[in-house]
Amino acid sequence: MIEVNNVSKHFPLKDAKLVNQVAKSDPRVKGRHFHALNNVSFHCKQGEVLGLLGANGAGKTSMLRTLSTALQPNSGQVLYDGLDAHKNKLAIRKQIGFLSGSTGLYERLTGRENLAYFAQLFGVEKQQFNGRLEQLIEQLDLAKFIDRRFVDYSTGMKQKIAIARAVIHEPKLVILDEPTTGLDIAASEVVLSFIEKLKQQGVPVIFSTHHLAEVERLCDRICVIHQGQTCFEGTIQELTQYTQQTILQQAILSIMADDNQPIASGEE
Ligand SMILES: Nc1ncnc2c1ncn2[C@@H]1O[C@H](COP(=O)(O)OP(=O)(O)OP(=O)(O)O)[C@@H](O)[C@H]1O
Repeated sequence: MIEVNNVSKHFPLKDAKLVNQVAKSDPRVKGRHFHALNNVSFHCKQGEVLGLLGANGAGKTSMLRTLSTALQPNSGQVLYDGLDAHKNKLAIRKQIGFLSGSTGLYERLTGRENLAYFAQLFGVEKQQFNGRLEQLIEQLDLAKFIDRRFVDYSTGMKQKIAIARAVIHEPKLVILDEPTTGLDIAASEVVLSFIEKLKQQGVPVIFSTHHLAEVERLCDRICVIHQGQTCFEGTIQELTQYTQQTILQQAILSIMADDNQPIASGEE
């Protein structure tokens, strides 16, 4: 069970001129800080897929980076089975697979060499790595290019290897930041099917996306973030009931348009 409880994160704004400019148009500027996350809460149970939704700049990446422990929140907590993630970073990082916007992979190495390197960093035994690699080659359709150098890969190939890297150590939680952005239909399908397989295996997945078809296909729960705040958490059905909109897109647009509404939760 992953619990995000009232997480807030602010960044210093160094350029005074910029502070004045941004402050006029964005209520998240307070003093010389930009409050990217403000009391964000949601949870994700074992085997669930949770979709993090919100407009550009809403705070999704900041939230996922906080979940992965790459960012330290200013207040609030992220709990993994009751354990405070930011007080137990080393232990928690071993249990998380995180796909961020930047792949962090080595261009001069092949896909296989990259995966072997990161498996070693995670302490995966050689024999276990070989088995895991075979599994990922099949599930992510890596066979045709795994032995080519990363620098020569297409966007889709890079993303598949980046996802393989994120899960090479068989993490207990997978966090994916916009996993299908920039991918063609075939590569997107491979990635979405892979998320479905993780779900079948009972591995919780938290991912951000702008594609509502992905949300409808994969997500048990959604969390909608608007200007750094949770404006809804629950199932799609609960969202459509709450907003009285039958179409997901309209339900999300309506909830993001209403700045004054209270934080909604579909929780029983
Ligand atoms: N290190 C930082 N310093 C200052 N501001 C930051 C920093 N990181 C993020 N922000 C700001 O926080 C806000 C939220 O950014 P974030 O990347 O989390 O949004 P997002 O929802 O992932 O957007 P997108 O859908 O465009 O990827 C943005 O306005 C961004 O400029």
